[in-house]
Amino acid sequence: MSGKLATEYSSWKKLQQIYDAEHPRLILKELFSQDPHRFSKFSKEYVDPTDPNTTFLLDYSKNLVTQPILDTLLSLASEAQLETYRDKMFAGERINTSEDRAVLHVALRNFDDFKIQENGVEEVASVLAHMKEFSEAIRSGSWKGYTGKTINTIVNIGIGGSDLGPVMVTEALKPYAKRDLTALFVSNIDGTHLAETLRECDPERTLFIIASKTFTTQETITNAESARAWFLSFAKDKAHVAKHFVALSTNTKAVTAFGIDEANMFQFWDWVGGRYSLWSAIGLSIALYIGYDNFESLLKGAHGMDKHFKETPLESNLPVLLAVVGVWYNDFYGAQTHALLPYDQYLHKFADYFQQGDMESNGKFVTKSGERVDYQTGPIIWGAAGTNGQHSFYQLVHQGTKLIPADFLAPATSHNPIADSKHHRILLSNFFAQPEALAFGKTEEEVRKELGSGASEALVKSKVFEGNRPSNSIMFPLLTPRTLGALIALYEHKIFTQGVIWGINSFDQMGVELGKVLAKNILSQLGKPSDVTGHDSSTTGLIHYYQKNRKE
Ligand SMILES: O=P(O)(O)OC[C@H]1O[C@@H](O)[C@@H](O)[C@@H](O)[C@@H]1O
Repeated sequence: MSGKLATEYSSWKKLQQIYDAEHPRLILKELFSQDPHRFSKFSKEYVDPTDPNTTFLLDYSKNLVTQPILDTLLSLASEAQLETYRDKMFAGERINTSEDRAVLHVALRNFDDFKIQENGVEEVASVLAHMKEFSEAIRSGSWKGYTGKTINTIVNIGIGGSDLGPVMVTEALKPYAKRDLTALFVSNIDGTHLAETLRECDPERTLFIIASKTFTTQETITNAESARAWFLSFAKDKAHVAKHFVALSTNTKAVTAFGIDEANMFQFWDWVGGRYSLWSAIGLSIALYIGYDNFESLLKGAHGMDKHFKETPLESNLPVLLAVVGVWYNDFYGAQTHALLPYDQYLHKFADYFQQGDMESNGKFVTKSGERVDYQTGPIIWGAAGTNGQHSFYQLVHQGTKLIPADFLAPATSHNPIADSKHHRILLSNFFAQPEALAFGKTEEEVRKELGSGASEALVKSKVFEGNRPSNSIMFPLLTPRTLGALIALYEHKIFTQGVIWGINSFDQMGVELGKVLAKNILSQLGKPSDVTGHDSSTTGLIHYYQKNRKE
């Protein structure tokens, strides 16, 4: 890192001046009427550099930007040395400085294209081969459980990055799934999550996948131990564990200590961050559910985006464009959040996934060199699948007092064209209408005309849409494994770019530690009221209430 605060860059200062002088005049309605070519200037079709059939359209014309603003935002990225840091990442340099680690999820989907040097990179292909062999054995039925039956249910036990990616992708790529194999996920330490999941499992036909990079995460290890106890209450003999438990981890010692055979362990490496790990062995549940070839297509789609990010000039680089426009709202307009709104039921976990991807990466108040930032960093990420959100929170997005930049995503073709694609046409009409309504609104004059002369002033005012609310739209032909890979990598590199601009380390997660330590201490004090020491009166009072009211 240059060690600079983002506010010290000359382009940041220039952006502040532009914002102060121009933002009242940045009106989407006017920008569009002044320039009939605005859409063609501010939209780009992505064509995967490794596969011309993988494409999508990014329309960023409904943003509160002009070409000079965009140019200045791109200068900001250059001034922050984005290209240098991008190249450092691909070269395997230890850009995760606080943990002294390389950041190489790109190496997991590289297929020998970029030359990347780091311990473990040479093992990627053999782990993929192991995943292929194992997933084929399960899917074909040649792998048998302890009573000789085939596996019909897989249960991934993991949390955070060892859960969210597999959950999101298995949901997104359901049309490619082997429907006689059920994929279930247990993440929460709440015993309800495991208990309710086990109710759906037949111990003779269930495979447990214990997914944990560190293999020390309290939730995952506790859930795994209870799942093993449940399994052994039927199977009786510990020797049967080998047929029903596999592990995905970097920690061989802890995996074998748990009782899982090293042969049933799928390795990855410390240069794979948890929230960037679905491309690694952590994706085993994906490979099992949709088949290895589809999993490989997912990786290849991400690789295409890696190549685009690495080789495309900043002004045409899609993750960079998304990133800098996001910085414009986050740091100059004061937007607090960013909504991800996929108009595709299969993507209903997309926002959940990027809540971790973005917020754990960029939710930081110190720079890499340890200075407190004097500007906003990562936005709050949220969202839901359309059209459900429209009947819930869109009221505030349209007429609330907050600016909520949003990304709308949709496929041109549905995997489920029921009723002659009537559903899909209705869905898409909403996908087109919402960004239009947000951008252009409805004037008081239009409302008056519509309501006629007898309407009260209050009613008129309540029906006005001020508009000028920005969004990006992303449209792709069909949600395929390859397209999904490209879209996930698009957002990963957006997050990377923003992190570089803000000067933070997007690849550690110190903020999750304090709560873990306090919980461990409290766990040891839950026995009796006199054990509860060292807390404020609120925390003590809460624990005492629990101790008085529990029935165990
Ligand atoms: O994969 P393991 O090691 O169990 O970690 C699971 C999750 O733990 C959390 O505390 C975070 O640090 C996440 O980044 C991580 O994905």
